[in-house]
Amino acid sequence: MIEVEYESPEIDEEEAKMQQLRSKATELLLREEWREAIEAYSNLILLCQNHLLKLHQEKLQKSLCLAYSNRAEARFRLREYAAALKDCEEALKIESAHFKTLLCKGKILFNLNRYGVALDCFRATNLDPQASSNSETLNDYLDRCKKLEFFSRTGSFDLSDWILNGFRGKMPELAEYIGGVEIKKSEISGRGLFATKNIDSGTLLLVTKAIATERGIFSPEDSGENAQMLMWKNFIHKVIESARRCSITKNLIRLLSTGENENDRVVPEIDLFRPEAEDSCISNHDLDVEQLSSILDVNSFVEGAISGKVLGENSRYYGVGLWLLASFINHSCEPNVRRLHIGDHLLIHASRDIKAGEELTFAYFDVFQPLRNRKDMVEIWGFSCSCRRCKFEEGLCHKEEMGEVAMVLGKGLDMGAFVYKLEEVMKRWLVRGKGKGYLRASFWEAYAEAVGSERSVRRWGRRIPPIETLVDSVVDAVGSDERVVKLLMKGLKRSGKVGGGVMEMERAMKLGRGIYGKVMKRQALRTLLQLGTS
Ligand SMILES: C[S@@+](CC[C@H](N)C(=O)[O-])C[C@H]1O[C@@H](n2cnc3c(N)ncnc32)[C@H](O)[C@@H]1O
Repeated sequence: MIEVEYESPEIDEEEAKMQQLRSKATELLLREEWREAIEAYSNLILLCQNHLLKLHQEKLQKSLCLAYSNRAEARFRLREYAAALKDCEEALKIESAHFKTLLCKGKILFNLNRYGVALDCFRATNLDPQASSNSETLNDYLDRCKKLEFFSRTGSFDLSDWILNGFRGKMPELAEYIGGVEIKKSEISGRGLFATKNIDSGTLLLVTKAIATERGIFSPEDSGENAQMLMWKNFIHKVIESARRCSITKNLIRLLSTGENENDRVVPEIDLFRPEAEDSCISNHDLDVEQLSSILDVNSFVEGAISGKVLGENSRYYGVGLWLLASFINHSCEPNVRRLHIGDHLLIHASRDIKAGEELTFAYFDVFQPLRNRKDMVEIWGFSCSCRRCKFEEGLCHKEEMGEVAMVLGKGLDMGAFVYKLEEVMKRWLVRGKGKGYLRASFWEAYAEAVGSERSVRRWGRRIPPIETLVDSVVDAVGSDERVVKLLMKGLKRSGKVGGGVMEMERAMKLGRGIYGKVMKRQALRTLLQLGTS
């Protein structure tokens, strides 16, 4: 909404100059030429300030207030939020209840995810008589703001209806949320994210909005290096733009690891990452592109995770993004959290029960593979993994029998034979508890084929583990996964229990919560399970 002033009949030369500038600025604003409008309003503000001590003081004050307010609007449109907020403050110093400025300030704060203070602005705006002519916009902002303020305080929201609607219609509007987590020094490497209390599987821990994302749908022809390079270049450019627009973002990006000397890095307070945090103003220098590339190399995540695809994405879809707080989560081959991508938001939830003080870890890559393949993957990431699972498996890999087991697998014959051999070897080595789950997850494909095939089950009988035993041990060791649920559902179908066996269905739903988080309506979780396993 643009407020226009009318000329007085007796204008002197200086006022005429101001009037001319004012008309030009208004016109530029109406034409949505934001940069030019900002320049014109900057000149007008200077002129107003120079003449403020002369005649028509009140009128000049009003002009100045309006010029600040309109410049704020133009800056808001260019997403230069910090500068726009400063302009709002200047305008409100002159007229504390200026309708247009309060509305603009509310919109800026809303876009900065500062819902509580944005709500105060919208409520104050609502008291103004002008509000009635803008009631639709204002009510829309008020409603969204109330909803998102509640989300960001409680982390309580539900995707059920969107899922049940086949992911059609408007994507659910999400707010940033920080649950019971803190940043601390990690024994894995550098800093990590830790649970501050006991957490149940499926509990939402974090919702964070991307600083920038770059997305594309690759056709088979253009999925080569060039397309990826171009995406990466665009992505870096977008991050630089976000950092340029907001010094808080820039300073937070600087806190992220470059992969070098991680153990010497400061451990930032988690409160710095809350939307309402003030700029700690570590440095005003621009981000060095080389440093930024290293930061993005280490911290950006690809969205093409299975979960991302399930939630309404195209299978050839590829997206990369930077999510600040999630960048403090280290990798483990026995992870305890999972991520979901919804729009620009990244949702992190517990994939199993977590104890207070435990470090949160997720899998940077598929961990349902043998140690050798995982080692290749961490090498690409530039570190070596020393999680309990890797150490355990490293301790076994020099054993002679392990070579024999691998040979059976290498022959690619009957997976039942391989599973039988490995189970026998584990018995001989007295491998128990999580150890069994680690190895079974490492050779998941072979296990899934053996216990999932009726022929194989008939042939090998009790010499290979039943589906439920396999599923429980793998989930206990490395957490839930779509493939595990798929196998479980296959087993349920085979035994005619789908929809019937309450205990079995409960087990599948629990695994589903570990994969997708707590979806309120059971039918919605069922839909996700069906989609994820089809
Ligand atoms: C996204 S950051 C994780 C947070 C990081 N530790 C920090 O202090 O900022 C990724 C980097 O953390 C380190 N890292 C993550 N998981 C690791 C692991 N399992 N073992 C060793 N280093 C790991 C690696 O240096 C990796 O490049």
